[in-house]
Amino acid sequence: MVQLEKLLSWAQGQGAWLSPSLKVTQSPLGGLGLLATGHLEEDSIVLRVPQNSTYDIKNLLHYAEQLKKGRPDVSNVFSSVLLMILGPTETTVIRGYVWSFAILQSMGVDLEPIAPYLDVLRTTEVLDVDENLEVLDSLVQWQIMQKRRVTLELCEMVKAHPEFAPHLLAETAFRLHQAVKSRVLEIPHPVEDEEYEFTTRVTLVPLLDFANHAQTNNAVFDVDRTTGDVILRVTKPVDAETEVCISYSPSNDMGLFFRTYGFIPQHGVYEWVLPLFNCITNAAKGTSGVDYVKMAKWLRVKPRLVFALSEDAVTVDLTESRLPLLMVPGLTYYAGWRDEKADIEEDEHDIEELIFEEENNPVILSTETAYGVVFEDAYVSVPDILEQTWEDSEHGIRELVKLTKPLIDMAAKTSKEADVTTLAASASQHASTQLKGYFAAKHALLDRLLELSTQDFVYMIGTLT
Ligand SMILES: C[S@@+](CC[C@H](N)C(=O)[O-])C[C@H]1O[C@@H](n2cnc3c(N)ncnc32)[C@H](O)[C@@H]1O
Repeated sequence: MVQLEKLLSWAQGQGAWLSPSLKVTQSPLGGLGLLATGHLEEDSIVLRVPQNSTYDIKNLLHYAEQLKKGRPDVSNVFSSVLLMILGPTETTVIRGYVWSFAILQSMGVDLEPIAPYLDVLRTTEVLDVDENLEVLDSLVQWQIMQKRRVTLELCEMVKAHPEFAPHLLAETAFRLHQAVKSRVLEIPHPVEDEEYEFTTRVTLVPLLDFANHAQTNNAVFDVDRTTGDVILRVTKPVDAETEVCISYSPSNDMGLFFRTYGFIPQHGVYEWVLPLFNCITNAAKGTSGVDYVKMAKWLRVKPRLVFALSEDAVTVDLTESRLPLLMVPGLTYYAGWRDEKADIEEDEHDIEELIFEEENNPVILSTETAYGVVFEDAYVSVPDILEQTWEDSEHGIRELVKLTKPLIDMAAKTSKEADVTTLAASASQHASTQLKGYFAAKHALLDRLLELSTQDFVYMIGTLT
């Protein structure tokens, strides 16, 4: 746990200003957050951090140059660590500086001006994983790959510089990597002499980085053009006892969010990729061995769901996923389309391309006719499919949605069962606390989803257009 008082007085010493109507405190969203203690007017500025107290690459380079003066040992740490970064990006270079600071601090170098902030990074909660875990959850799988990559980077560094080994353990290295990733912001910088143009720099902004994410945010960060300070500005009136949140990203792709920031937001509208799509769809439709992944491509159905998570409900929006189309009775995948070139309207070259895309395209094929899908022995036209199957289309849609419910239930149950296996496998690992937290959040979501009755479910979904 970070020593908050110490951190706040350090930040003030660095010239930062926090409105007296705002405090850093425990947040129901996770860890610490910024809470309004009094009413905040729309457009008011509630936090300021001078630009030279933020950590972008330029400022870090400057700080490192000062530390290096007359100290070849310090210089050696920075150059060795920064040189070893695989595929450097602004974020990983910042992380390289942070690793260097951690090594230097452990070697006994005085890092007074940055030490309290290093403590924040060191104590940031991150989702750690056992690299050897066999796991179905695609986000945790991704996290394992990520950890392997970071560990490899550290190993290469330690191989070249064994003297660093005792000063940066693998666990700390990964924690710092994740902490930087989850806390950096893209801060805009005006382009000189251009009134409306700006560039962005990936930056760690102490204090401002206590702002949690909300899709319906009530504040934004910006740069004050007159002073250059990074500021937090409230965008609507905020009542006392309300958390002040920014939006880290407008995307509703849960995977993208997780990969970029390392967590799943508690509320908002997010997409969930259905696990074991083929196997679950076959089970839900009482078929066996039908290639629903390929059918989904032809029918332009994404094998994922859009959830709206609020404090007391989970709703599913099927209008975007078009998943119910797959539930039309009598549709099946038809592998023979490739041999019927004479019956197909596309030219030879386009057919070759379609065959390639059917195998390799992650989601969608683009012809009007779904050649890989047949209904009563005839090829299916995507725009006509509902009319061909259901006379009264609104009724038809509702029926399809009802048929989709078991598929969603099975996907939720399968996903949970697979996670239980993962948790059992990782039970003895010290790293399982955050993993448990991740699965607990995911299961709360899946449980709430499973509780919905078909009636409510159909009502909530509305119509498919
Ligand atoms: C920039 S930090 C925000 C401050 C952080 N809560 C702390 O304790 O220092 C980002 C981290 O806060 C948490 N977080 C932020 N917004 C969240 C949200 N909407 N839902 C869940 N966790 C959130 C996540 O753990 C994320 O990695």
